Amino acid sequence: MTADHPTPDAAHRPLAGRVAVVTGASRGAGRGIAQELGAAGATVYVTGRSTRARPADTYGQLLALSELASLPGTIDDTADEVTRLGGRGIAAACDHTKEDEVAALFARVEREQGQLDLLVNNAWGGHETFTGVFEAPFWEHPLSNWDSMFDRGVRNHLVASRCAAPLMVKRKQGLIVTTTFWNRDHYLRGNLFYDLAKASMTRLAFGIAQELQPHGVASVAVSPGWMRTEFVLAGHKTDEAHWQERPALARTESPRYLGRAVAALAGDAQVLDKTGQVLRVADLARAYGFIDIDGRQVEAFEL
Ligand SMILES: NC(=O)c1ccc[n+]([C@@H]2O[C@H](COP(=O)([O-])OP(=O)(O)OC[C@H]3O[C@@H](n4cnc5c(N)ncnc54)[C@H](O)[C@@H]3O)[C@@H](O)[C@H]2O)c1
Repeated sequence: MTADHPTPDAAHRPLAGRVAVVTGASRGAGRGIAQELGAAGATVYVTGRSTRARPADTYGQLLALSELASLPGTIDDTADEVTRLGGRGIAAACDHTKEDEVAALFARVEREQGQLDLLVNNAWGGHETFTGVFEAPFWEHPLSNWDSMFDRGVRNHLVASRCAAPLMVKRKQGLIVTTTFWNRDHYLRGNLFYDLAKASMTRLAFGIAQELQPHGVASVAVSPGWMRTEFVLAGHKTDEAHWQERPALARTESPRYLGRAVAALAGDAQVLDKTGQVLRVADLARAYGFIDIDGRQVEAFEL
């Protein structure tokens, strides 16, 4: 165990026997979520395109920006961490834009486990066309940003949910979590495409909830604050060991804070009461009583 504050419930592994799929988990939010599900004892299918045999997903135009070109992380690395932390990590290569690969992934889960308790919709291609400019009037953002956020963001989640839903409906239980960003319906000025993509994800989680509720399956959107992902840290030319030297990162939280929120929801027998809602990690931290890995209970990221 590192000096990190441990997951509060790690001692009794509340998610032992549960099966989860976390999409886009080679790094970023997905990695943090997979780690915390592992610490809670779950079996976690860690999906993404980067494997040790084919490392480092390309970040599209970011390849031109040398600092961000080669971010660390593969699905094999994350799966190993899941197992080290107390769960069972299974690396499953999958490009979530490809329907046949997604269908094969869920067929594999059913064949190997006979159940699926949790899908975390998280694979996000939105950073892959990032040009270094996040805030600009909508007429100046290139349409390639729209494509990466919708075709490799929102659509990913719909495709995965279509495959996961029948497995959950069959057993009349399960939870679909969609990661998003939400700030009390405030408009995210400066990036209309991002604002629309996040609103679409939040609405997707809501619509899925309406259709799955009669079958005993829950769906929620979960919003972290600003996370110290590998992408964010590289953009500030620092790493997790040194981020406190960067005042600009003072309001950030670790991706594992979000992971603790997802693990708490997955372990909540009354989670159906929350179906259809968009939930902020900071609010869930207070409600469930968890903290971030540095011991803080980070406040919600208000714009
Ligand atoms: N980073 C933040 O501070 C922050 C804050 C609030 C919300 N969010 C949201 O969290 C979600 C995840 O973002 P992130 O910051 O972890 O992004 P990230 O770019 O760090 O990670 C995204 C992951 O998805 C994978 N991925 C992308 N396209 C894929 C595909 N087609 N198939 C399989 N895997 C694919 C990437 O390889 C990577 O592992 C997004 O919806 C983002 O908007 C992020």
